Amino acid sequence: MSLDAGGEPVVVAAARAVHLRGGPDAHVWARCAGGLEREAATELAALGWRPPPTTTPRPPDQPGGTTAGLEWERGAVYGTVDLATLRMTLRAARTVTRVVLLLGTAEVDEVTEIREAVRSLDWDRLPYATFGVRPERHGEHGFRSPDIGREAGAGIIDAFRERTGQRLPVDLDDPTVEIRAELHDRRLRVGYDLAGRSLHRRTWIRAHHHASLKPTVAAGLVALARWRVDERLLDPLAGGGTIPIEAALAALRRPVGPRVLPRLAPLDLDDTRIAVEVEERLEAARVSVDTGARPLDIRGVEKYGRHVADAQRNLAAADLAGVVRIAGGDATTLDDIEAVDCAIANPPYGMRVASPKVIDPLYRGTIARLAERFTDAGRAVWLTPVHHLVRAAGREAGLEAVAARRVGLGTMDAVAFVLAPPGRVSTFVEVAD
Ligand SMILES: C[S@@+](CC[C@H](N)C(=O)[O-])C[C@H]1O[C@@H](n2cnc3c(N)ncnc32)[C@H](O)[C@@H]1O
Repeated sequence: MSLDAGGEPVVVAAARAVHLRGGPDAHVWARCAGGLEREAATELAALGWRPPPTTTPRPPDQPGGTTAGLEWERGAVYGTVDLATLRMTLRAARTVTRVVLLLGTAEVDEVTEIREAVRSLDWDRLPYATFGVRPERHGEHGFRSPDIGREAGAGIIDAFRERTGQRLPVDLDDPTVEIRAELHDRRLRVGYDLAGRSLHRRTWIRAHHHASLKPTVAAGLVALARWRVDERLLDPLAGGGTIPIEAALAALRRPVGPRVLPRLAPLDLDDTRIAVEVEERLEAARVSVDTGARPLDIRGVEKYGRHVADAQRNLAAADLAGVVRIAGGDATTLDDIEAVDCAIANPPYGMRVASPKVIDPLYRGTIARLAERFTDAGRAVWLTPVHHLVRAAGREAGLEAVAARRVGLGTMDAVAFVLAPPGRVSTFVEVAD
C-alpha cells in the first residue's frame, strides 16, 4: 500500500481509512483538548460519527459550533454512533481522551437541582461496583465543579438504593465505573465513560519527558497544521518525540487505543463479531513503512542528549526507529535542516525549566530559522502560553499568525498559532480565531 492521503490532512485520512458501520445507535460525546474540537470533530466524522439527535441551543457568548456535521462545545464533541464505530473510535481515534455514553441531559440553574435530575435518569444498567463522578463545568455559575460531582454522586446513590436497597460504594481515585457529569452553561450531560481511562496514555511512551505534550494534543496539532504525508515535517524542539511519533503513527494508520476495553462498559463493546471486524479493518488500513516511492520525511531536533536518547526509546517502542529521525541539534541554527513544509513546535514556556530571558531569543531564533527554510507551502504551528512573544517573533521573521487557538493543557491554557508568510496559506486555515 502506498502513502497516499489523497491530499487530505493525515489524521483525517487515517481515520477515513477505517470507517465502518453496524449495530444499534448510541448517543455519545467525546472529550478533547479545549481549542482542538474542530480537529477532533473532523476525525470523528471520518471514523463514522453522525450528528447528535437534537441541536443544542447555545448562548452566543459560549464557544462552540458545528464541524463536519458534529456539534461541539469547549472540550467536547457530540454525535451518534453504532457499536462498531464506537469500538473503532476507542481503538483508533487520536485526538480524543474520553468517549462517553450519554444517559441524559437536564437544564439546571441551581446546584441543588442536580441531585434530582441525576436520580431520575435510567440507571438500570449500573452494576454494583465502586463508582466515581468526574465533574466538569463551563460557563458562569455560582458553584464549583466539585459541587456538581457531589450532587450527581448523591443522585446516583439515591437511584441505586431505590432499585436495589443497597448503597453504592464511592471511589474517586480508581472507580470501577466512571460517570461524567458535565455542565455547559445550563445544560447538564451525564454519561458512562466508555474508555475507562484517558485515551492519551499511549503504549509507546517508555521515557517520560518532564514537559511532554499529551499525545492527543500532539495529534490535534498535526491536524491543525493540515500536514499531509508527502510533506516534510519538522519538530524543532522535539523533547521525547511526541509530535513526530504521533504524526508518523497517523500517516501509517496504526491504531493507538487499547485493544482490550473495560469489561463494565454498559454496552457490549466486546461483541466478538464487531471486535474481529474492527481489528480486520484496522489491519487492512495499515500502511507499510516500506513504501518505496515516497518515504515519510518526519524529523525532530532536540538540544539535550538525554532527551534525544528518550525520544529514541519512544521511537523504538512505537516501532518507528529508522522511520522518524530525531537528532541532537540547536533549533536556533537548524544546521542539518534544509527545507520545511510544515513545522510543529511545543517550545519551553519559561516557567519550569528555561527562564523568560532564555525563551525570547529561543522563540525568535527558531521561528527565523524556520521561515528561512520554508518551502512554498511552509507554515508552523507554535503552541505556547507565552503568546506575546510569538507574534513579535513571527513579524521579525516575515510571518503572520493566520490562526490562533486557545488550547487547554490541563491546568493552564496555551495558544496554538499557525504562522505563515502573509497571504500564502490562508486557504488551508478556515478562520483566524
Ligand atoms: C516542552 S519540551 C518539548 C516536549 C515534547 N513536545 C514532548 O512531548 O516530549 C521543549 C524541548 O525543547 C528543547 N530545547 C530547548 N532549547 C532548545 C534548542 N535551542 N534547540 C533544540 N531543542 C531545545 C528542550 O530540551 C525540551 O526538550
